[in-house]
Amino acid sequence: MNQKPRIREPKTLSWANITVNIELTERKFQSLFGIGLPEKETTKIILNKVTGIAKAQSLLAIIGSSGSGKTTLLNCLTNRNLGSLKAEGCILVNGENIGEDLYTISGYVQQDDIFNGALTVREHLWFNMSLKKCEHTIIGLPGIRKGISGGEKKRLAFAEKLLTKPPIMLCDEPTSGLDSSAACSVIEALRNMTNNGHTILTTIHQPSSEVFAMLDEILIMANGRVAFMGSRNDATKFFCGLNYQCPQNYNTSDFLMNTLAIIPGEEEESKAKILKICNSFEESIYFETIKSQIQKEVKSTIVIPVLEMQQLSKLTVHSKYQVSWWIQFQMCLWRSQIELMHGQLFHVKFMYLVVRSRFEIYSIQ
Ligand SMILES: Nc1ncnc2c1ncn2[C@@H]1O[C@H](COP(=O)(O)OP(=O)(O)OP(=O)(O)O)[C@@H](O)[C@H]1O
Repeated sequence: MNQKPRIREPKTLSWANITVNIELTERKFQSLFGIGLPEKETTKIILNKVTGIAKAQSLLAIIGSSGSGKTTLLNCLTNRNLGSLKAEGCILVNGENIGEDLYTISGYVQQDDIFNGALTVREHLWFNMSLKKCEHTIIGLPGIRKGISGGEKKRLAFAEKLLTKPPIMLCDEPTSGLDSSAACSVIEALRNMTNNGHTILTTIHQPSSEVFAMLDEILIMANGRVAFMGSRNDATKFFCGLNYQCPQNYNTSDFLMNTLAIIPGEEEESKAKILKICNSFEESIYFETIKSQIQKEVKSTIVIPVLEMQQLSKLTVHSKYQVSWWIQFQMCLWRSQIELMHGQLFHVKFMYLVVRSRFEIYSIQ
């Protein structure tokens, strides 16, 4: 971890008109058994023409209330976990549509990045490569075996992804479940990564005032649309211009989240308010700036809105591992052995194997 390899070619990630839908089937009528009744197909729009840019060697924080579409946006940008969602839009790296090659240049730390709780940190990382930090501590299993802390787990997830030195890193909710100081140290770590050439996109559900003060560029999502994108100071100016002035001594991010929240019982009014704010943003100078930044990146003379729509969900998913199946098999075998050795019931399992083997030998004789 002391070594800080620089990324040789920093990358700017930009996206335009990302739209995601899902077809839902609803029964028209309710019945006791629900059989043979006509069904109604409805389309739910999850992301609606989302456009933005994460500049090379910078940290972009995507904030928004629960269900606003943050994770879906990251999934689209990495073409992962889309399942039955229909996604379209345009994704560019340094102004070029690189399609499936995005896998090779990006790392995605997901919200529930899964660790094998029975391994030590060293073994876990050696599974990918090797690393030194807290190397002999067991990672742990929540409620079963105490291991490294939540903050350390999050940093380990980054460290694992960083081993392959991806120029673009996407992190989903890296600060969730952490106290304010641990959350700040995670954001500080992400900012440091930008100094080494990484371009970082991270979602943050509801940043504390300390975390919010550390963010330079923010993208605020609301009900599947972009409510604002730009600097923190410009966000305050934009919302003030719409008569949403944050009271003094109030956390700005809380104020913005409350302004854009869908309040239970007032769904229609809340959605109408969000619609107005998002439309105002699309007509603002801030959105013009974003569009011209993307346009500057584009290598051709084609203007963004007429760039060919890329059917994201049709891309084939490549194996994320860059080694042959034989190496993968050996590594999995090694991991299973270690798991067995570290497992709490190792002695029981071992005795069972010995007894069973002896029993089988006797029965053959
Ligand atoms: N596969 C799916 N099928 C149906 N609805 C979906 C699907 N994926 C996402 N959604 C809906 O899309 C909306 C956005 O979800 P998403 O997970 O992107 O929100 P989020 O902003 O990341 O929320 P959180 O902060 O709670 O993680 C939610 O209303 C969610 O229920």
